[in-house]
Amino acid sequence: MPAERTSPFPASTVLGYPRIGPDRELKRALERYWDGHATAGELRQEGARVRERTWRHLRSLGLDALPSNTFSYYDQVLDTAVALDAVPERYRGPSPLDTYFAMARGAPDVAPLRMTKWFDTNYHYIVPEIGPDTVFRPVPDKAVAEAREARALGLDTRPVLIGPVTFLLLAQAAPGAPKGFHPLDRLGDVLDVYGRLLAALAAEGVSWAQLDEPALVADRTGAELDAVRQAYEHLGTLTARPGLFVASYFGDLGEALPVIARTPVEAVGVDLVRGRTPVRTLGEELAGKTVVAGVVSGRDVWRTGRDRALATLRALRAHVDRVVVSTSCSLLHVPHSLERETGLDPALLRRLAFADEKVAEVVELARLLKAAPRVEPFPAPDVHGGTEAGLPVWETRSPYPVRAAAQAEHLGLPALPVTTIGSFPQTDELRAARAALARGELPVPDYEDRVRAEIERAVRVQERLGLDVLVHGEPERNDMVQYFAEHLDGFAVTRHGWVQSYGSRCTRPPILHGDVHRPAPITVRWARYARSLTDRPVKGMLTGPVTIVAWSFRRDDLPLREVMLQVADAVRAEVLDLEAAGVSVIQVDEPALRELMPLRRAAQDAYLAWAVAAYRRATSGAGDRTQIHTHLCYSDADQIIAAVDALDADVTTVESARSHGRVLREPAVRDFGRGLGPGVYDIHSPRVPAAGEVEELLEAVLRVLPAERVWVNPDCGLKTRTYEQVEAALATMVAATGRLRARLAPQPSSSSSSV
Ligand code: MET
Ligand SMILES: [Zn+2]
Repeated sequence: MPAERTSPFPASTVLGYPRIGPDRELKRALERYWDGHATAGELRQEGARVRERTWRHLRSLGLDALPSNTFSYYDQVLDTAVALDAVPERYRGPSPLDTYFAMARGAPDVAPLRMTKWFDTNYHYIVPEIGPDTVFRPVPDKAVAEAREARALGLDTRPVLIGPVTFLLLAQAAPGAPKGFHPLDRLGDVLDVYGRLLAALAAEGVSWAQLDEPALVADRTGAELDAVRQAYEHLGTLTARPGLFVASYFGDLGEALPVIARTPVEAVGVDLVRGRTPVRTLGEELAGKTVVAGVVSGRDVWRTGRDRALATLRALRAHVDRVVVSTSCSLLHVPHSLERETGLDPALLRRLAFADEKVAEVVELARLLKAAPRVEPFPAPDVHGGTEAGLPVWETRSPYPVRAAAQAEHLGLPALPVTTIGSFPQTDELRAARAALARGELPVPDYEDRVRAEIERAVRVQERLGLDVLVHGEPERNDMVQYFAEHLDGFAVTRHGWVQSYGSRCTRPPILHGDVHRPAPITVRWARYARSLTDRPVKGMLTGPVTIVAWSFRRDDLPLREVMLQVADAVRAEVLDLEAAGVSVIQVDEPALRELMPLRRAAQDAYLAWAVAAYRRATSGAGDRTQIHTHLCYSDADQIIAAVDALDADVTTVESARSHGRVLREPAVRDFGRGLGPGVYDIHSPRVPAAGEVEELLEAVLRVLPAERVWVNPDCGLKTRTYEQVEAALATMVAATGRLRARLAPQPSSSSSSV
């Protein structure tokens, strides 16, 4: 039996740890390497330093079992693809490191692999490409090297890989794969390679390996559950392998629980923070196994309720072989440490725990569990009570046709109005001024002069190029959520609370810790200033309640919906003040609408209903002639188009150019009854679109949407671009619109349907 030759799983562990470095050392090393200012050797040295520090640090905090192979130069899913040699031919080159970065970031002649959100987190992974002809081969180099590196420091580690089922479910079919092919069809071949990877790890003397299977917490088909069974039956019966620890996280195993329980794997990880499965059920199903109990949340920044966690652990221990105290998921999703957060209110500080503090909690809980008598466990209290109250309704605006008429009269816009999504380039001068302000070297009035100068520049450019609805350019914001968090009560912002978003990119999410109030207007003076510069309409620009909540660490002592409604009230007050200041177009962005969507379908409708309610609460105070816009970044709106429709915004702008107009193929989008602006150029690339391209996209839009509802705009905000790129691209957009308008104008022999 494998269980016999496997040493017992140590008493405490974490599923993963931040890898960007406490001072974002890895971020800087990566960017130096990409910019050609550092060698591959220097980058590798920094990587080794980050890993060594992590292992030594975790051990010094008292953690028993250390993970390895959780370090990454870009992304752990990409690392697993490399471990299987699932590298599309077009990326292969002489240097493995550059092949790796070409997949992640593209190379001069090849676009990168797609990137998308990691379940319902703000982390993004690289989507592997698997075809019927992909040749898999074990490449255990990285996992083995890390284990060996730790061993040289005197530390045993547990290598972590993405498990085979999750890996294949997250992969996409390679271009040219026959219709109906899914990467999961390759399970058999992939399992063979996983087996050989595990053998290589066993040969290295590794006693446990962790296979992450977060895909098991979403709804799975019977065939997918069969794949789980097949995978772990196969891997479990291999003889040359370490102990197998299958880690689930971000929710419940649900129907996958009995499936995984019946395979020969020795340890199963369960998320006891987000999971809803009663402890007794878990205990009964997993009797005879080691249960790695995720009682310390890896997704939020709050301290763990010690008594409740301990009660859960004890109840579980009454049923199963062995209980290991752990985090609910990798700590990748929280900042490193509170140690340097000297600016936070002490009362708030006492409620917080970042990665290091969470590791200390795991260690402490393991100690308490060991000391606690093995008596009849008291049942873990049910913490998931709460009733679904009815949805509040805010129907203060007239039906869309009435509003549309009022707005047409009030705004007097031409056909195919041209606008942008809000932000204009964040120039070097502006960034320098903001940094000087933060260091206390630039007085506030001087900084504000800088902001006004940027607003003026953006407005002048838009006037000169002939846009119809102008924006002020958002120069006062470093970030569309943080800016509002800084101006609302109930939020705190950290100094060093960086969390990896993708690659070297990190964000510093605000902490929503208390009741949210807006003490004073936030954006009104900037909107007013912009208006004073031009006769054209200037669009007020706000971030919506769902997005503010989604991109913050939020309190967990109130239901999410109530937190959202509080934020909605603050946004609503800002909408009303903008309107009173004469702003007649107001955009309330919700790029994160889809993000908090529960992983299980059964919970999705209720979530969307509340998200929609929050948005309407924020926007429905506006009068009929005030035009409400919203912006969502993605185009695969299919799953949420009903919700987008229910937002009841007068105009919705979405990304479209980047995905080659895919949004236009959605029937629900064609039937969308209000203003719609599918982006006509991709802002993610520095490339200035050719006139023909923009015109073609616009023609495609006009083939499926009636011209009177079409808006012309880029895919998203322009803040990451330069003025040079933006001016050229906007000029192209305006010119293309002009040509289309001329063709739309009533002519004796033609109609709009001939476009
Ligand atoms: C991620 S969506 C961004 C919307 C915001 N108004 C901007 O233009 O930057
Ligand atoms: Zn966007």
